[in-house]
Amino acid sequence: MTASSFRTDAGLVVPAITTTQMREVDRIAIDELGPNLYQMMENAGGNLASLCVELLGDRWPSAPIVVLAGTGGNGGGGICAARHLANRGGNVTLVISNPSHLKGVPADQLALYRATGARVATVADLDTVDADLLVDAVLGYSLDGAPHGAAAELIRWMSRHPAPVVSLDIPSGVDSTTGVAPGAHVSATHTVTLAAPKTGLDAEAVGTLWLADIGIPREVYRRVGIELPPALFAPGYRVQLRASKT
Ligand SMILES: NC(=O)C1=CN([C@@H]2O[C@H](COP(=O)(O)OP(=O)(O)OC[C@H]3O[C@@H](n4cnc5c(N)ncnc54)[C@H](OP(=O)(O)O)[C@@H]3O)[C@@H](O)[C@H]2O)[C@H](O)CC1
Ligand SMILES: [K+]
Repeated sequence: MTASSFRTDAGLVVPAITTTQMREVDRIAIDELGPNLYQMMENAGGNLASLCVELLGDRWPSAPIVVLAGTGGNGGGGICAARHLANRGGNVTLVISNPSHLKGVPADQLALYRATGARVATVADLDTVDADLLVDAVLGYSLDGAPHGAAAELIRWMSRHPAPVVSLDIPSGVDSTTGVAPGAHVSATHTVTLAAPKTGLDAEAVGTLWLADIGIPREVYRRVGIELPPALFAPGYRVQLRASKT
């Protein structure tokens, strides 16, 4: 299922964009106008962490949270969220699919996470780790075919686990343009998508959909031909979206 637009509780219509358009928004932000990737990832990670705290309610900060991260920007956003949760006294364990593949900004996010002293576990350790909440930051909009390797192992582990899952940007294994899952995929309880909703987010696997403001100025979207409602983030840095049944 794909959606051409989503709407907010205030009735604002938010256009949905394709992965190609999202990449172009990222490119213009990073190469031309800003914010840079560190700034966007910080806003993404802090926003994702705040939803986790809200979802745990009075079980925060003692309830165990497991953040499962991939090797790209999605993983980087998850590692950033893990650091924010650890900094706030949360009971966090981070598991990375292929730690040796981390480079650039995601690698810097891991170094910062390690400075909190919070736990890092391996994929092999997973069955020994308790979790009341799972954060799915394995694969984002650069999914390329059916998940394989450690990424697929993490997705399958989350699918078997009873704890609710919060997915970053898109449930891992779901194509953000088509909403189709070519192989194993996460069924999220909540999805926090970044910057603008993607056409593939009108899918059962998404659960409750939230749009996070990651600080991108409207001119960046305009250069890709996207007009977001000016009051979109007036209620806060994260707003709930529903698929428009138009
Ligand atoms: N402005 C924004 O929207 C921001 C988005 N952010 C997040 O970044 C991701 C996109 O990041 P990107 O690095 O392009 O890609 P992913 O994180 O989605 O995936 C990258 C790696 O995943 C591996 N991969 C891809 N397909 C498969 C597969 N079928 N099976 C297994 N593994 C797969 C691959 O890793 P390798 O190690 O194999 O190379 C890819 O390299 C976006 O979704 C947002 O979440 C930023 O965090 C902030 C700004
Ligand atoms: K994800």
